[in-house]
Formats: sequence, structure tokens, C-alpha cells
Amino acid sequence: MPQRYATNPAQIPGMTTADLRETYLVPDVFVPGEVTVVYTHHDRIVLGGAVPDGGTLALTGYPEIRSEYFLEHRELGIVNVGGAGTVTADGEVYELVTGACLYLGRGIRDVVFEDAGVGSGAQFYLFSAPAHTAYPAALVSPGEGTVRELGDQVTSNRRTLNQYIHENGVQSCQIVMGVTQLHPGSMWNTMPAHTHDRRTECYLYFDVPADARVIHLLGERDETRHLVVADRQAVISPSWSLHSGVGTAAYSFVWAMAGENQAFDDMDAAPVTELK
Ligand SMILES: O=C[C@H](O)[C@@H](O)CC(=O)C(=O)O
Ligand SMILES: [Zn+2]
Repeated sequence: MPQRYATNPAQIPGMTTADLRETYLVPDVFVPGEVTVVYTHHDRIVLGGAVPDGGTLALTGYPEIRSEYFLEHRELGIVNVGGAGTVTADGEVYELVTGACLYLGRGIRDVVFEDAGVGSGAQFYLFSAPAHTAYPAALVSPGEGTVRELGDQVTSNRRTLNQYIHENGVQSCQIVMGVTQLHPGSMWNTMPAHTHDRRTECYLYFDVPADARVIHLLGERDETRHLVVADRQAVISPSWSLHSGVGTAAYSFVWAMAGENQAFDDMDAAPVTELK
């Protein structure tokens, strides 16, 4: 499993574009017929993807997490950003339509990913964090979480945010997870940008048109950088890094966090007038 060691804001001024991309961008999350995983030492999150591609894919243990099976010491949030698929957890079959979210708690031994039908094209985004206890598995249908309508078309940031795994929804040890969908003609997410120095957050951008890109902002407010992000690529935001982004077309993203607390509104705004 590729290791991404934790980084410090003092490293940012000396980093080239390639350094920034190697450190914070996960470019190939979805590989047909494979489970891909990346271990970031920021809050010990493992993120990745599973694309059954007509076959049966098992989530295994990895030497890097010194676990016999993947969820021995961890919990997992899954969002299906492809066509319909199934996740089987210790014999229990969960059907995930496009956009559905599944939580699997610590202690589940066997996790298997499959398409729901021939060529259905499931793409499971995986976000895992260490867990101290076992919460029950739970499936949420797309749009059935806690919905927040945010932003305004006038400022090109009208978007619908859906909280799935969170304090008032599906319970977990650390994971907070949901999906935000930009409305047509809106391009900016998370404006004003913010930090939450108590949690690491990862974004998976999806439904980005093939010829479009998202310009994702990172860094401290007086030393920002950007990553140019394509469809189905993920970005790791360390606790000290603000996050926001603007697309050249509307898009959606899965946001997921882990760390000190699960209070969604624990955010320190970085107003655009303070950004450098
Ligand atoms: O800490 C929370 C995350 O950054 C996202 O939920 C923000 C987001 O989806 C948005 O404003 O569009
Ligand atoms: Zn955030």
C-alpha cells in the first residue's frame, strides 16, 4: 500500500507542482478489476477505490496496517460513484445504487465488491480510519442524508450538500462523510474556504466532464497553492490546509474527514479577502 507521510505547512513554499501532486493528489483511484488504496499518515486515513469490472473483488488485510483483515482495527465509509453495485459484508448483501453510502464498522472480516448486473460499472470510493469500537453497518440512499442547500447562483456556488455519516446520521468512531453536488452553472465549492485543524479531510471529485478540471486550493491562507484535478481524482487536505475549489464546469465531490471530533460545523473560515 503506497504510503503518504504526514507533511508540515513549512514545506509548502519549497514544493514544486510535481511535489504538490505527489503529496496531496491521488490520481488513479479507480482501476478496473482492482482495489486501490493509499495510506496517508494524516489521521491514518486509508482512501481508495474498488472497481469490480464484472468480477468479484475482496477487501483484504495489508502488511502496512498489520491487520489480519482490513477492518480488524478500522471502520470504512463507501460511496458508489459508478453504476449499481453490491457490497457483501460478512454475508450481508448491501445494494448500492449510484450515489449510495454504506458504513461498515470495525470487526467485519469479509468485504466483497461486485457489480449489480452485467456491465453495471460500480465504482466504490473507500475512506477508512482507525476505530476504537464497532458501530452497526448502515446503508443510506442517495439524497436520504441530512441535506443542506448552500451558496447562491449569483456567486456561482449553489450546491446541495448531503451528510451521510455524521453526528446526526449514521454513527461512526471518527468518519464524517457526505456528497456535495454543484448545481448547473455553479462552480465554486466551499466558499469561503476553511480549515479545521482538528481533522484531515479528503475530497474525491467526480462527475467532472472529461474536458473540464477543478482548480483545488490548498495550503495556509497566506500561502495558498492549487492542484489541477480531473474526474475521479482525490485530494488529501491536512488539518492545517484550507480547502476549496472551482471547476470549469459543474461537478460533484465526496468529502470525508477523520480526527479529533465529528462536529461538522467545526470550521475556521478563511475569507477570500484574507487569501494570498
Ligand atoms: O468540512 C466540510 C467540507 O469541507 C465540505 O463538506 C464542504 C462542502 O461540501 C461545501 O461547502 O461544498
Ligand atoms: Zn472542510
